Amino acid sequence: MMFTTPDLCDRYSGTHHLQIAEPIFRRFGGNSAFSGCVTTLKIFEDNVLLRTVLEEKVEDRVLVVDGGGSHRCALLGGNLAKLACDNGWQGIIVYGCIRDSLEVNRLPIGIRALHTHPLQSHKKSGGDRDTLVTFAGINFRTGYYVYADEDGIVVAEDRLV
Ligand SMILES: O=C([O-])CC(=O)C(=O)O
Repeated sequence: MMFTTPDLCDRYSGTHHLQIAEPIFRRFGGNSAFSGCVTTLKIFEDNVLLRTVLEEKVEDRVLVVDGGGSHRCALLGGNLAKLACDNGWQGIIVYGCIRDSLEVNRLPIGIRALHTHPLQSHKKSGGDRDTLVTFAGINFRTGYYVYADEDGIVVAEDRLV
């Protein structure tokens, strides 16, 4: 699928309830651009539910993880990123940190995260799936469409391209 986020902004800003993310993310993963239908997840310093969701085989989906912006551990590393690739996830946007960034950068998936952190998260299994999550100035809902490239991230209620 061919798109650029500047083109999408030029074409759709003010329509389709287009939302444009604040530029707070770093890019990881081998694919610098990705898009797909959103699945939301809200977790905090605990990634058991993240693994459960990434174990599902999907098509054309991007996982949006509200990790509360924590800079105290990593929610995702090489193993989970590999699992996501194998199961068809196009991308993962993490409002939080990841680790194993060199390994993650070799995988054919798009990742956005705030930072890297070397420590793994807790394993308690808390969190919520498919709820409204809000970060970077965007309200994300399961079923919305997200488009990310080297210039930014935009979200619409419907598929744009
Ligand atoms: O297992 C974890 O907590 C995260 C991780 O390091 C990985 O995905 O490789």
